[in-house]
Parts: sequence; structure tokens; C-alpha cells
Amino acid sequence: MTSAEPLRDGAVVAAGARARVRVPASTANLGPGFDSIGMALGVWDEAEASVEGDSLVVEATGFGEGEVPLDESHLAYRAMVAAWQALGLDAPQGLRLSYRGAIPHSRGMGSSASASVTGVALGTALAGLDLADDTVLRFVSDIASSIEGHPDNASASVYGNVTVSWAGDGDAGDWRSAVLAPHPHLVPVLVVPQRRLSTATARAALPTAVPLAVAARNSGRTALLAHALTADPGLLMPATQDYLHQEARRPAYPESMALVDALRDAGIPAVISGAGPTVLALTSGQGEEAVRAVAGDVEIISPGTTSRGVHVVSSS
Ligand SMILES: Nc1ncnc2c1ncn2[C@@H]1O[C@H](COP(=O)(O)OP(=O)(O)OP(=O)(O)O)[C@@H](O)[C@H]1O
Ligand SMILES: N[C@@H](CCO)C(=O)O
Repeated sequence: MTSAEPLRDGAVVAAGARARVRVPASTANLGPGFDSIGMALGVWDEAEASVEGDSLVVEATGFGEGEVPLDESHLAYRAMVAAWQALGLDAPQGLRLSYRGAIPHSRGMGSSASASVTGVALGTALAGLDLADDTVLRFVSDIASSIEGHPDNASASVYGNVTVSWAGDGDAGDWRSAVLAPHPHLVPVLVVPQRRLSTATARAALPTAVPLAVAARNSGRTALLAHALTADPGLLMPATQDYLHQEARRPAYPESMALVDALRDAGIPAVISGAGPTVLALTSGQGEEAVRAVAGDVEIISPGTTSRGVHVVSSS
């Protein structure tokens, strides 16, 4: 744990405690900002946990229903336990977790980060910590980012808005994030394919080293991206040009890369969303119609961004 002190070693979460949280989806990278830039999207998972009974009961509805494990290996439950461990608390014997998933899995909309954030947030809320407190939010972001292995999606789901995250100088798991308001004209449009691609598979396609000239080129575009997203969307075309990861992963999502190429040829700044295969177009007002004119009859959503990150809906 890096940003909150343990409560009471060996203590357990109080019987009868209950909390319900909402957590937004996210898009990561936005082109060159690999593993560092994220943006929250207006699609929300919601989950409730209550300390009751004498065993673990997990229910999953929506995306994930019939697919995710309904036991101790459920990602949100594992994240909850990680939070309690970091806080010096033992897991209660009985717990009911109900998860309603609105974020499609393995498409590039940060479903795993949202599930991790959900679990850590529920764990801290059941422990009586206030999710509106900055230190607690940082704790949630740190633990969820550590579970993910990178902070871009989790930080956006925790804080909302656009996040720029970096590894601190301390131990592994020490992440920091600056939170930026996206330009009001920015309209994210996502083309969401039916096929899935796990982040693990997409990461396995990446090189372990890149030449200095490539890194330098990508640095310039990433710095420009932070400016274009917040102050000057007119620069989004050069700002979304990536040199680190998308080409290396092209064989894993050829149709998505073909669409990114076609949208960019049409003057629409487009990138792969997260580890793909969803395509993200960062439009400035022309929105869905311009994307549909290029993409054709495919599933397109315009969920908007959100300035709100994870929050408690109710607790007792
Ligand atoms: N609500 C959830 N409940 C339980 N497990 C989940 C949930 N959401 C995601 N997961 C787990 O995470 C996996 C998907 O994670 P993965 O990192 O591959 O994709 P993603 O997070 O949707 O996309 P990306 O990281 O590219 O944005 C699922 O197969 C499942 O194992
Ligand atoms: N930065 C991550 C986002 C997906 O989790 C990647 O591209 O692998």
C-alpha cells in the first residue's frame, strides 16, 4: 500500500455493512499515450456488496453473465480482498456481491480495470472509508492499477475526465495521475466489433524494446496529445499518431486497423481504443454521422466522456 495507512491488523469488516458503487468505462492510450493516458466514458458498471451470511455469494448480470466465475476468483472480489489486505483487514466469512456489467469485455473499453476499481472501491467503502476523500481515491487507483499492471484505464475510472498517469519514484504500485478536463467540443465515437481480443494477447504482440528515435518521435506526439485533448482539438490528427504499439498489434486486429486508416484518410482522428479491437474516433462535433459514413453498418456508440469517476450510490 502506498497512500493509506493500515486500519487495524486482523480486524474484520463489520457485519451488516453494505455499499453500492458505480464505475465508468474508459478508453486508454488514445494513440501515442501508451499505458499513460486514459479517458472516462459514459458507460457505467454498478455493483453492490453486503457483509452477510457465512459464505461468498456472487451474482453477475449484463456483460459477463454466464462467463465470469462466481467464486473467490471473480475479479471484483479479488480486488476487494486486495484492498482489505492493504488496509490490514481480514475478509469477512460471508459476503454477497451483485455485479451489473454494462461494459463489454475484451473490446478495449477497460472492463477489467472497471471491475478492479469496483472491487477496491467496495472494499474501502465497506471498511468505512470515504470515497470522496482524495487519499482514498488515490488508494483505489493505486491498488486497481497494480492489479491491471498499468494505470491508464483504472485512473480514468477512478477520477473521470482525462488522466495522465505515471509511475512514482517509489515502490512498484506507486502511481500518480494528473486529471485534465477534456475540451468541451470533443465527442468520442466508438466502433465496437463483436469479436474480442484479450489485453494479455494484445500485449504479447508488443516488442520488448524500441529504438531511441521511435521513442523520441512518440514522446512528441504524446505531449501534443495532452494539449490537443484539452485545449486545441484541431491538433488531434497529429496528436493521435502512435509509433509504439498499434502497428505491432495490427495482425491481432486487422479490420480495426483498416478502419483506423480509412477514418484518418477521411480526416477523422481515429485510434485503437485500449488494447482493441474497438476503434475510437475523436470527433469535434460532427460525431457519429461522419464516422458512419466511413465505417458503414456497424455498432457505433457515442457515450460521451464523464467528469465523474467511481462513486458510492448508497451505503450503510
Ligand atoms: N465485470 C467483470 N467481472 C468479472 N470479471 C471481469 C469483469 N470485467 C472484466 N472482467 C475480466 O477481465 C477480462 C477482460 O479484460 P481485458 O483486459 O482482456 O479487456 P478489457 O479490460 O475489456 O479491455 P482493455 O483493457 O483493452 O480496455 C474478462 O475476460 C474477465 O475475465
Ligand atoms: N495500455 C493498455 C490498455 C489496455 O488495457 C494496452 O494498450 O495494453
